Amino acid sequence: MTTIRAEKKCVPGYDHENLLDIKLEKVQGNFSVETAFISGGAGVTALFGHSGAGKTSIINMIAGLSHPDSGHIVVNNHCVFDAEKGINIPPEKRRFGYVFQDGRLFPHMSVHANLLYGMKRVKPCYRYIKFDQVVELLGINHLLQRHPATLSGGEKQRVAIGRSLLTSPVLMLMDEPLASLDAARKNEVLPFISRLAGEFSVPILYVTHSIDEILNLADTVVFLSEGKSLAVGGVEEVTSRKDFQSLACCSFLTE
Ligand SMILES: Nc1ncnc2c1ncn2[C@@H]1O[C@H](COP(=O)(O)OP(=O)(O)OP(=O)(O)O)[C@@H](O)[C@H]1O
Repeated sequence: MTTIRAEKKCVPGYDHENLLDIKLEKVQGNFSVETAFISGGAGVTALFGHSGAGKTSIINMIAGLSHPDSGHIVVNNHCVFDAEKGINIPPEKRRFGYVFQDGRLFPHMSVHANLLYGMKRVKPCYRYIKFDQVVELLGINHLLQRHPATLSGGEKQRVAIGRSLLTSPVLMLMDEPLASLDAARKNEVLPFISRLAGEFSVPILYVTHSIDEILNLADTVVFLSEGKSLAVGGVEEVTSRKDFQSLACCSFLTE
């Protein structure tokens, strides 16, 4: 399997040559993941592919929620998984934030308590993101005393992003965080996501099958098909490929 490499882009404090060095092989039922890419990873790296291309399988392996058969996962020169070397850091020790499609807030806790939940579990020496900064960036100050059941879909996702960010992650993983929102709510949340990578310098690996989200958010695109990474590079470079365009055209029809 050949590893494909994206051009580098700088993030202060990070090794931008190899911010994300991913090689994964896994057979699950009739489906095989065989992907290998290296990305500077600064800003938002979008994992793009049609439904069933293997996006969630890949992000779950990176998060440590499922186990690759072989390969390695290296983030900012820190290896969290290497099958050959027997390295497999458990998910809670990888220091990756994960935002799911449906937010998964704790329903019995206020927004304030949800936000503090992850933060309290991080050693103070690792905390580089402050509560007030996150609340301001996401515009959720007026929601702090409310409970998730009283929030709109867009508000829930902003709180879910805040909760994840407050764990001061070295990488944010987002699996179609806008998929459950209508167009108006998507447009409400999108600008917050694009500000995250810039204001906190936290790299984001963002799963999507939406061309709009790629054009609005992505700095780098990893183009997947049938479990394989076909291309990695800047938005213009990848979206101008013929195979990407024929797939994106079909995605428009199914969105
Ligand atoms: N645990 C599993 N066992 C067997 N097959 C699986 C398992 N998990 C996923 N698959 C299969 O792997 C393929 C890729 O699934 P995956 O959810 O990673 O795709 P995806 O690109 O995220 O799709 P979507 O955009 O629809 O969420 C699918 O064919 C799915 O049925």
